[in-house]
Amino acid sequence: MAWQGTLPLRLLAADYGADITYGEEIIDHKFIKCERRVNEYLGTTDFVEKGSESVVFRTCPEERNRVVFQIGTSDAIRALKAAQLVWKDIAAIDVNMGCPKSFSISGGMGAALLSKPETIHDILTTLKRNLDIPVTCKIRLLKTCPDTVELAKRIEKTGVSALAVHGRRVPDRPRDPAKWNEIADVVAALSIPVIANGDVFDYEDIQRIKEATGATSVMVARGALWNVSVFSSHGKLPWEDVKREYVRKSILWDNDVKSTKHTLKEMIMHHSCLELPEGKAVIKSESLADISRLYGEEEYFQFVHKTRILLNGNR
Ligand SMILES: Cc1cc2nc3c(=O)[nH]c(=O)nc-3n(C[C@H](O)[C@H](O)[C@H](O)COP(=O)(O)O)c2cc1C
Repeated sequence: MAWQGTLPLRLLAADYGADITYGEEIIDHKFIKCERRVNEYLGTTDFVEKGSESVVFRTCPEERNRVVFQIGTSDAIRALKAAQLVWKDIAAIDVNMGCPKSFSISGGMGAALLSKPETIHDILTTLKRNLDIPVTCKIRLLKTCPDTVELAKRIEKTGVSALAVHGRRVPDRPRDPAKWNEIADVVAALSIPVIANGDVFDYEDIQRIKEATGATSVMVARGALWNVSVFSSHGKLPWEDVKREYVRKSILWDNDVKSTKHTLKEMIMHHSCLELPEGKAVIKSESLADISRLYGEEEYFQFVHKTRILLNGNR
């Protein structure tokens, strides 16, 4: 998820039981301007925008076998160029064909691809031919169910390893119920694994959507953002506890403070209110040091920094 699907939330999701985690969608134009750097200080592999020092994608060996790098693209060659930078550090690459946002559509990316089967074919076969890792893609429902099934079959023929289906159409709002029955039609028509997505908010919903659709795998988005312990078979933990764990992981992996703030804001908006003092303080925070003070984690913040200096020398 954009802004939120960075390393701390992915690792936390895995701690709670997620088998596979997706990075936020990264646009190929941006990614091809990055260089790969091994960050020995943190124990991560960073993809850093040349000239700006901004970390566009951070991963670590711990998630190497389960992280899916999601790309936004409208062009096979550019997508391949971007994928070639990162494929050795990830488990799979996914092409986002479901994003309805105007920046995606106007760039011919995301849901704009749904009406361009030739471009889809070009992108997926190019990635598939040239990479030694699984290639997948994520779509939304088309106007009619037969249209969705036809497109899904064309996608299957490109040789992708799995297809994620978000059970909403492009104009649908997040509050509109996801159409699990239309995902079921795609599952019935394909032989490759279909990943069902939409309206999974509790651990029990995972089984419900599997039974309703016949899908082998399930993708959770907002449910994970609001309480990432949704993946735990023991039931959800209190969100305040999960939030604290998330803050600690953000500190540990030196997450971009903007990403940490976005994620905390989403949690607070869902469980509480941004207008209350906590929400206002998160909005005002400018650094992870501010966030650690806000959540009473200064000692942990200091400990992490001192330990890094001890292990790596004072850089
Ligand atoms: C804040 C936010 C960011 C998202 N970013 C992405 C993204 O980067 N890539 C993507 O494929 N979908 C993205 N989505 C869509 C979700 O992956 C998912 O398809 C949608 O929210 C439906 O699933 P849900 O009902 O479990 O939330 C995002 C959704 C939200 C709420």
